[in-house]
Amino acid sequence: MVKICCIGAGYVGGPTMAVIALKCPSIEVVVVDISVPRITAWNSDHLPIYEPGLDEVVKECRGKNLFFSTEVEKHVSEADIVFVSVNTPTKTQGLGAGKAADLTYWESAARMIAEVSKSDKIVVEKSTVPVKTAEAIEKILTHNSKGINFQILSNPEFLAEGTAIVDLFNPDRVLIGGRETPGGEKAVKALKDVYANWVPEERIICTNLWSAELSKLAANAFLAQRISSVNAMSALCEATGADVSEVAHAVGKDTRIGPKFLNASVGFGGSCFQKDILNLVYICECNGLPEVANYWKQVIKVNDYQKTRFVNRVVASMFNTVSGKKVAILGFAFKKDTGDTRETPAIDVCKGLLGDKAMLSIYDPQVTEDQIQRDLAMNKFDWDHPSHLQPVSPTAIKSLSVVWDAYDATKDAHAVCILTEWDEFRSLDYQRIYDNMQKPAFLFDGRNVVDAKKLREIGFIVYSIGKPLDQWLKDMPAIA
Ligand SMILES: NC(=O)C1=CN([C@@H]2O[C@H](COP(=O)(O)OP(=O)(O)OC[C@H]3O[C@@H](n4cnc5c(N)ncnc54)[C@H](O)[C@@H]3O)[C@@H](O)[C@H]2O)C=CC1
Ligand SMILES: O=C(O)[C@H]1O[C@H](OP(=O)(O)OP(=O)(O)OC[C@H]2O[C@@H](n3ccc(=O)[nH]c3=O)[C@H](O)[C@@H]2O)[C@H](O)[C@@H](O)[C@@H]1O
Repeated sequence: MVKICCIGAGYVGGPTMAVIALKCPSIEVVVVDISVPRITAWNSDHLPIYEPGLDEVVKECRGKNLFFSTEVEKHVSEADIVFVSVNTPTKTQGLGAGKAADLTYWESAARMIAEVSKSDKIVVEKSTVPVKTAEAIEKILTHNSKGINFQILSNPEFLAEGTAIVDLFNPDRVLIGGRETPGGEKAVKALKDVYANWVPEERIICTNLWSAELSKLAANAFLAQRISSVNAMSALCEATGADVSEVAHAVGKDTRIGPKFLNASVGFGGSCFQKDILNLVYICECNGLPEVANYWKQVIKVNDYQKTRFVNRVVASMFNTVSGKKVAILGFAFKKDTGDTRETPAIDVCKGLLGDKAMLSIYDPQVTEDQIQRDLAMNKFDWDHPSHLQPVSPTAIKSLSVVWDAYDATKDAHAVCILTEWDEFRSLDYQRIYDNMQKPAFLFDGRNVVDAKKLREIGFIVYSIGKPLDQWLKDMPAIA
């Protein structure tokens, strides 16, 4: 029986390994992590991450050919294929701080693999890493190998949160990069055979190592660039009276451009887009390509601009101050159908409003108060470290409350900000919300989920990203 061990039981390691176990009953899959609470949760009825369809997959295989364990070394030493899916945060200190990937966790995993291995292994980069990381990993493994043969493969993951299971069941492509040597090709084939259990052969792309590593960074950069492009257009739409949804629809009808991923928003979030682009920027700079670096940097700059623009719009519309005013925040997760808050635009928007002394009342169907307090207390980039290393928020921020209902959040509020596109926000009783708010009642829709026309009829002053502005908003221009 082939044995797979995955180091890192997070958003990627957990779901990908659960799907491999489901689709390959003859393979034993063990997911290991240094975080005891995470592994305990994976072994319980309350999985550590919320992902539609994940519970069913885990329940089907757990205890049969899928196991979660903290016995990292034991399972690594027994495995034929070791996936490494640990954090690759942005460095916060030293050379490349604020841009370069911090490979501390990766390096420690590689050293541990070298130390405990007694048989040949295929080591698979599942984490997103800078191009050429495999070379460094190879050096660590071969210099400590005691005669054991290690083959390094790059097999980046393209799943998106909220649709992870669907994406894994039916991926657009699986990418495997390996050395162009007989040993490397044999390893590529072994991994290809795993995926071939359910992925059509033509969707399994095999490349050299560096193409695979770089393709992952490139794919995320292209995706984020689309959002920054449409968000940049949203600012121009507001200035001119064009409607960003109409523009995106018209542009996306061109089959060369395509309709997906063109929704204007308060800004993109999530654990990877910003981190991976910063990483790409750093690699370009290191390779003497400042023009290319600056090109990609602009994607992040526009994203930051979009979040600042939103906060400024809120404050400017409300007579240039939100001091002491209750502002309801609907949605804190970085997108719907996930409880993940990593790099969510809600953090910057909430920090901006708190900076203007607003009193926030936050509701998100999947995010806990503890998480929100942690997020708002944490320094930039600190979140991407194993949770037991994360600083616990020393004192709770007093000017915010977290509630479990949108009606509670909006009661007596001066304004509502919608920051995540949860489906339930489309069908709230906005008449009831309006009746219970201070007047004038403002609604700032950072995700274009509400019917602005209907809300205006109720009496709201409505701001929707990239849509023609109310007279009120035109009279109160925001300086970005
Ligand atoms: N979240 C996502 O949707 C995607 C993430 N990725 C990439 O996958 C990698 C992992 O991301 P996530 O799963 O989101 O991170 P995560 O933070 O959810 O999970 C990483 C896990 O690795 C564990 N870990 C760290 N060092 C370890 C060690 N030495 N031994 C054992 N366990 C260790 C941590 O405790 C943590 O549970 C990152 O490189 C990320 O860029 C790629 C595609 C999608
Ligand atoms: O490497 C990763 O981590 C993953 O990053 C993204 O996945 P994810 O961040 O989970 O979610 P997306 O659906 O890409 O959304 C990212 C952010 O962009 C925002 N977004 C997305 C689409 C859009 O049209 N507009 C928009 O503002 C979302 O609300 C969210 O905040 C990519 O889509 C995945 O392919 C990739 O594997």
